[in-house]
Formats: sequence, structure tokens, C-alpha cells
Amino acid sequence: MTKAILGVIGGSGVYDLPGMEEIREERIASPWGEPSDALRIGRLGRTTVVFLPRHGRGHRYAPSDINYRANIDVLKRAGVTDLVSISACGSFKQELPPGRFVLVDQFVDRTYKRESSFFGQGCVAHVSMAHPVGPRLQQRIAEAAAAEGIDVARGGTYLCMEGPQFSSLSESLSYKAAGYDVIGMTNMPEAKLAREAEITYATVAMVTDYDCWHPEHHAVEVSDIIAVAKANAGNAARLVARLARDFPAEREPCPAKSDRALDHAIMTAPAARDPALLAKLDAVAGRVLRA
Ligand SMILES: CSC[C@H]1O[C@H](OP(=O)(O)O)[C@H](O)[C@@H]1O
Ligand SMILES: Nc1ncnc2[nH]cnc12
Repeated sequence: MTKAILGVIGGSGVYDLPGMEEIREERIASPWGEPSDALRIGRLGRTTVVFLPRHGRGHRYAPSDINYRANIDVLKRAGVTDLVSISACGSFKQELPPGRFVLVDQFVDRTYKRESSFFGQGCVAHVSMAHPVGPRLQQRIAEAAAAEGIDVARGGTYLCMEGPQFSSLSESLSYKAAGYDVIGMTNMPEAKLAREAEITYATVAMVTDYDCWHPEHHAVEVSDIIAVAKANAGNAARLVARLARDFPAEREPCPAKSDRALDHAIMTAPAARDPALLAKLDAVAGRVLRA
């Protein structure tokens, strides 16, 4: 049995997790480079919680500059089994106004200049991304939200753009016409890497704006995002605290098989694997590489 450890990645406006007890800061070295910040490890109720601000404290990293591989690698090294991403996003739906939390379950990846896999030459692997969000983790988040009286929308597609500029009107209208629900700049490749590392992933997308498609709202500006994110930080903290309070002590099997994503993923024959890459994969893929 594996002990459940809850990871939380804070996005724009979420650089800390109030309410954690027995906090210690840990700088874990990663063969994938520098993570965004030190991990803050503590307890919420009886659950161990590991917090990482994805842009770093002081918001030092732009979405394209975040070392997503190092972030996921150090979370894995800290024992994180389940990871909640708190992310500001724009909305393509009238009925998802600023302030609403959306538990998205799909992603469309339009990023193009980020390292998006731990695997590659010397150890090739293909994991399934059909269901990128852990349904059971999402269910627990929905239950925590209900218990706290926080209104959440269940399901939705998050379009991940490269940024850092916001979308043009034409882009915004075409994403809306495609039926996507929200837009952000960070959940890809984060969700892909979490899956490769066999960490169950779920996103709480906090709507901060209507991007630029809405005829009755001005085009999004950073000040709107920060104002809404600040106003919602308390709700996000309460949601995570309740989730942690009611979290199981042991890791549950994931219906999307995120906990066993590497079972049949590695293509490269053992004799053809690159020892240097295998050494870097020790945390992410140790379960299957050491078997
Ligand atoms: C602050 S403006 C855009 C910025 O906000 C979102 O960040 P995060 O997902 O980390 O909350 C968006 O993805 C952009 O990175
Ligand atoms: N409209 C938007 N586009 C991209 N990322 C965002 N993050 C918050 N709002 C956003």
C-alpha cells in the first residue's frame, strides 16, 4: 500500500497555502534542472500536503519558462501521489463567469516551445492521455467544494496556449466556436508529465475573465486576473483544506490508470536503453524500471 500524499500547485495569485501546519521547506535537487521554488511540506488535517507555486514566489517564471519537468520530478521525489493544480483561466462560456471554479477533465495542447516528456532517445515511452484527469480525485474535489458551499462546474475542456500574450479576437472566437470551455497557459505539459510520473492529476480552473470574445466585457488584462484570483484565494484554500481533511490515508487505484500509466508504456528494449537517461528517470519511472 502507498501512503497518499497530496500535492498542490498554485498558479497566478496563489503563492502559498494558508492553514498548513508543521511546515518545512525543502529544496529537492532534480536531474531535470531547477524547479520553480522550494517545496513547502506540511499537514492539513492528517494528510501530508506538498505545495509548489508554479511561477515561483514573486511570480518569476513566465508560462514558457517554467521547468515543468523539474516541478513534477521533485513532487514525485517528495512522494506526491495526487496533484491538484490551481489555475487561473479565461472563460469561453457565458455561464462560466469570473469567480466560478471549473473542474476541467480534458485539455487541448497548443503549446509549442516546452519540454513535454521525460522520455525520449534512449528510453521511449507512450502513455495514454485519453483521460488526463483522475476521476476519483476530481470527485473528491467536487465533494470538498460542495461541503464548503463553493459552486463548481463539473467537466470542461481547457485549451492551453503558449502565451505569454493573450489571444487575438479571432483566436478567442475560434476556440469558443470549437466548444472549448476555458483557456490558460500552464496545464500543458504539466498534466502530461504528471501522467508520465504516475501522479494522479486534477485541475481546479478559476475563471478570472472572459478572454476577449465577450461583446460586453473588455479584453482581459492582468489586473482583472489578479483581482479575481485574490478574491478567490480564500475559496481555493478552503477547498484544498477540506479535500485534505477528507483524503484517504492510502493511495486509491485511479479509474484512468494514472497510478499505473507506465505499465505498458515503455517501448525501448532493456538492452537498448541509455543508462544516463535511466538514471534521470529514477524517480519518475523507478517503479517499472527497477521491476
Ligand atoms: C497572470 S496572467 C496569465 C497567467 O495566469 C494563468 O496562470 P496559472 O495557470 O499558473 O494560474 C495563465 O495560465 C497564465 O500563466
Ligand atoms: N484569458 C486568458 N488567456 C490565457 N490565460 C489566462 N489566464 C487567465 N485568463 C487567461
